[in-house]
Amino acid sequence: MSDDSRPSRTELRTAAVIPAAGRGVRLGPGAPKALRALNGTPMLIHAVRALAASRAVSLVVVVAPPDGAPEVKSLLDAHALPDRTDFLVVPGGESRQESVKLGLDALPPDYDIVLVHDAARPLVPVDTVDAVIQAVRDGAPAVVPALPLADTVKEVEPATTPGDPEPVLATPERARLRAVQTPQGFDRQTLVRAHETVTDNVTDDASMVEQLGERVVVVPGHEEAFKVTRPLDLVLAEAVLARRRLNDGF
Ligand SMILES: Nc1ccn([C@@H]2O[C@H](COP(=O)(O)OP(=O)(O)OP(=O)(O)O)[C@@H](O)[C@H]2O)c(=O)n1
Ligand SMILES: C[C@](O)(CO)[C@H](O)COP(=O)(O)O
Repeated sequence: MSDDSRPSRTELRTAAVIPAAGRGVRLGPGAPKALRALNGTPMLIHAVRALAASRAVSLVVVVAPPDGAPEVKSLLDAHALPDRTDFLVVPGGESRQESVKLGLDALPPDYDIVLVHDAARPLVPVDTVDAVIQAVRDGAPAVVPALPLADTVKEVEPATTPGDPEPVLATPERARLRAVQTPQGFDRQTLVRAHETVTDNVTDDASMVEQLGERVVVVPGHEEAFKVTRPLDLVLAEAVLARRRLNDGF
């Protein structure tokens, strides 16, 4: 503890919320996406291990499919996970945003930094997790890992009939764009306020904090933190795992 008995920035405790309640419609028919296997191990277990690999993360809250909390609890019990980390499982909601809010509601009081990490990004390296935590400890209320884009991006007028040509409205300057990943890291109070205040449907937590007018910063993301969204992403994820096994020499 620092002299005035408040925790210093490095003593702030970090919890991770892992929304895992999605169906995975874009991945095609099958079990809920987080429960599907990557090299024989459920994607969710890979994601939980990736976050628990950070020594700073002492609690992981998994947000399970709405009727799947008992199954997810059994899954966590059946897999080796670090002893130093506590785990909680809560049922999720209809949207990612709702699921994250349910995870936040389950957090015990003594956590000051919260990471929100998609179960669908199972292979994020621990260095990326630690870089996000460090940036929050250094004082940023919201931190997003992100990568520059490889493709040029066009803003279009979306077609009303699928398959119709779409008029291009603009070409944003690519050098100023970033593709954002998770874990996104937050000062807990800021994230809770964002979830209490913002009612629009958004696709990431940081954009809710942007709507509060708070500072959001980007740190370097990692290629291996990609999101498993479509079937080809499963092929890539298994290839990354195979390369890791080769590099680890077993
Ligand atoms: N109601 C929901 C919807 C999504 N998620 C989680 O949010 C993360 C990112 O969402 P995405 O990859 O879009 O997953 P899905 O919503 O499952 O995918 P899809 O849109 O293809 O159904 C995933 O870990 C997913 O489980 C969630 O917890 N609760
Ligand atoms: C949070 C996220 O992973 C950042 O890229 C992404 O926005 C989730 O979006 P999705 O529509 O749930 O795939």
